[in-house]
Amino acid sequence: MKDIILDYANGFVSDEEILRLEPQLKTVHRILYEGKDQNVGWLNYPNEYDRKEFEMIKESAEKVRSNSEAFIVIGIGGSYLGSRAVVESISHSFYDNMVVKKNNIEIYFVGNNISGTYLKELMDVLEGKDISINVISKSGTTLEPAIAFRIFKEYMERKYGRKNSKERIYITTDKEKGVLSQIAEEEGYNRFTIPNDIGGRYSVFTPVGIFPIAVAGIDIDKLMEGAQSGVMEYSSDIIKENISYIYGAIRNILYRKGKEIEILVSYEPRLFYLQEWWKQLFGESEGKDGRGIYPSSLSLTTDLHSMGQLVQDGRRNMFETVLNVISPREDIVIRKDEKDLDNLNFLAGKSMDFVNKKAFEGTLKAHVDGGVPNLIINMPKIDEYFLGKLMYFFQKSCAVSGYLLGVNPFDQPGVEKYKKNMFELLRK
Ligand SMILES: O=P(O)(O)OC[C@H]1O[C@H](O)[C@H](O)[C@@H](O)[C@@H]1O
Repeated sequence: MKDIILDYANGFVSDEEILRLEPQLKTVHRILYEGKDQNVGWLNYPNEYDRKEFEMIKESAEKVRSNSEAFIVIGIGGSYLGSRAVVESISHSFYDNMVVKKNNIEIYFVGNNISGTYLKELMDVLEGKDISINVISKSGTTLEPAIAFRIFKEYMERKYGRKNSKERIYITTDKEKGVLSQIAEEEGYNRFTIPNDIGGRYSVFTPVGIFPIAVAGIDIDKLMEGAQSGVMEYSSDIIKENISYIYGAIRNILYRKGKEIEILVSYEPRLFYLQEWWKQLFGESEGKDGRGIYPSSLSLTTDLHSMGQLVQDGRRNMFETVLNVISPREDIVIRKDEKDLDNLNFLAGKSMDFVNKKAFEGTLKAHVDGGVPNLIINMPKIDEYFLGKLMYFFQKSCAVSGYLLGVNPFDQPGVEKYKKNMFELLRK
């Protein structure tokens, strides 16, 4: 298999139902491409991005890798989930954040909670190490990263002195809006820009995602190549030719049939943060005006032993979307054991991936028999190219799905409610 393929044979939705949505999809397509909405800069960004800034990002990433043992990414929501998704999907599972051993840099994500314990314990780990930091905030005013940055700014100044710390602090924010932009200006920090017309959850291909990903030693050219291929392939308004529109349409049809929960399922633990990124993308884009599918995720087969019962037998208000990776990065063959005390010789000669795939096929059949529609997104392998393409695929489907639902997929007015209460309690 050479490409990302959507298989909806078990989706409980017919081709006729999908095609019936074609007129609405064509309207949505027009709205997107006519750029009536101010927030569609991400649509063509993988083709139009600023090449000069991209090269600067690569140079800065090289510099960080040469002068730092650890890199601290400060951001929350769309300002960290995309880079974390890519970094964790590509990197080694056990070199504890040490992405690809040869690059030997530890990447830590902070400013995504308000736990003092978390930050204090990170500082324990950083003891004696050279570090650089990247603060990412589009608004420049989000409390979690702002607190973490205040603490790390002081930490850096104590460690390196005010002047030398400037060399190690990178700011990614709006061109001029927000206090972070003012701080960057005032202090003369290195800075990258988040385009005005791209919202946080659609920003993984901008410097928001690209800089930390590059520091992790991951090939950002390939990531962009994958995204470019997505731009081209998912741009047709003929629904049969465009799997991102088909996925958006199926979600809408299933939602109208009472399937209010979507579970993004993976059999590769390294995709955990990709699932988290996906949840923000769809949750914030669609959950408004009393509407929206609840995006959730399961890591299998792990969660079959905890949540499998609910999926198999619980309320029939959910559907699954399985991320099926065709070729794993690594595999292990199970050997024959002479004594066979564990009775596992029936697996002798089989690889773990073979068993994993059988678990997937068995689960698929069980859940489908149990009344849970299953969509499968087959991806050839997890690498930069296919991650770029997959993430673009989801962004496009999400915008389409949101418009079909009749909501604005680019705002998040509801998020302000808790902030208002919190700031009142804090007497801001
Ligand atoms: O990048 P920032 O402006 O700091 O925003 C970070 C995140 O927090 C906000 O509250 C929004 O709900 C998210 O959409 C956003 O991605």
